[in-house]
Amino acid sequence: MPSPSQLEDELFPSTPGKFKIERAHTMNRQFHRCFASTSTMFLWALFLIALTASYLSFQSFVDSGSRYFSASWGGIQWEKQPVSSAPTCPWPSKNAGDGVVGVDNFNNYYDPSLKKARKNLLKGRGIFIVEGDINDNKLLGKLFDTVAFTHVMHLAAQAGVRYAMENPGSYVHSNIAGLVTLLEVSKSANPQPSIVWASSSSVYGLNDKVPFSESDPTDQPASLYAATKKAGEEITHTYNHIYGLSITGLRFFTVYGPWGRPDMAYFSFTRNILQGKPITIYRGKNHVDLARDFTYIDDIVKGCLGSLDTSGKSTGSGGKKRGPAPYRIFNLGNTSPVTVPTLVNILERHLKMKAKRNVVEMPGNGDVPFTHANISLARRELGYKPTTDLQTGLKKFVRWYLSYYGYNNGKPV
Ligand SMILES: O=C(O)[C@H]1O[C@H](OP(=O)(O)OP(=O)(O)OC[C@H]2O[C@@H](n3ccc(=O)[nH]c3=O)[C@H](O)[C@@H]2O)[C@H](O)[C@@H](O)[C@@H]1O
Repeated sequence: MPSPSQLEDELFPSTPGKFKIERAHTMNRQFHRCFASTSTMFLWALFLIALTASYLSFQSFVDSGSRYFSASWGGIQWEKQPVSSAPTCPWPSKNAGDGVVGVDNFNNYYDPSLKKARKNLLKGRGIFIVEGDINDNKLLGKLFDTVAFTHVMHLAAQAGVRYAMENPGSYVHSNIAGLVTLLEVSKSANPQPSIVWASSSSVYGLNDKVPFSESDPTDQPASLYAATKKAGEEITHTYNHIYGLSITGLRFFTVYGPWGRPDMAYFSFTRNILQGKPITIYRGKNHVDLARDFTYIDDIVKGCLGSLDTSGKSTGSGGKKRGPAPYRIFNLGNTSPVTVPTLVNILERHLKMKAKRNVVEMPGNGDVPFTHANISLARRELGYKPTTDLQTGLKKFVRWYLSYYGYNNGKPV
């Protein structure tokens, strides 16, 4: 007989396996709006994105996983938690704040202890995070039965551009199957929530017209990750068209900051520099540096709040469309691309340490040479106005990193 863990490995081969610290639970969050002001979210980094929204989900990949993973939810006592996390409150009212419930699968794509630390921060603010999966339609249905969510902020995804070559199935599972499960539950809910969700700047792929505008073609994705995000834009369109779901897709541009993702370059470079390990810097053809429109988390959070506040209502009920509903797509970038070597220079300055640079030609791994957002549409419709440059944002990130991982004067304490 296989052990439960062997069984799980056979059943769920798409499980990301970078960290073996904990079992590979799927990761979602859903939030009913519960926010007093943007400033209260400041130091919460990527996790903040979740807080800004009514209902949010992160990555997932275990289909019908409820048999194995859902034992931790259900029952009268359990139901009190989402209800008290998302109490009925006036909306839209930024002063009153809104209730939030999160869903997170705490999978091991990157260190789950960082995810647990974020969860604990939220718990301290009275926010309940369910350990569960967006592919688990029973769990999602139960949450909607328990709380009448008005908004869903869907950030659940298998993220990362290059990891798609290692584990393609996890992208299909989270970014396509998980998205469809969430939309199915949302379209059947009464009232239907408005959906705001995370697309990606990577949908612009090999587009070389700069800056990237929402009306530019997005039919040349360079990675499977980008292709699944592009598919998400099409899939959400059909749910808008058929069922009257209000949809807002946000194309995030390389989001960074405190509490961010350790798989991203700014984070892993910081770790390696502090540990005296080399970093690999990719360079484009003809020795051209790669560049990204790095966008600070607090600016993104404001864009998410603006999206929720202007999302407009879904029109359907009982799974039937009653009229046209909004379908919107926005770039959320910083509008000032910075090269990767410049990013490293800034980190060196803040860390007061030199990086051991290993510069190699960009492998054919799904990367694109540069990104650059045109944000006119978001500025006009959402009041979106990024205010943090990379120098300032990385300073805040480094301060957080040193404190979170326990460094003093560049040395572990
Ligand atoms: O905004 C986006 O659309 C995407 O931004 C990031 O993707 P990426 O821009 O590739 O961010 P990083 O993985 O942090 O890479 C940033 C830059 O550093 C470079 N890099 C990365 C890793 C490395 O070891 N060396 C290196 O030079 C990459 O080529 C890229 O130019 C996120 O990882 C995606 O989830 C997100 O969808």
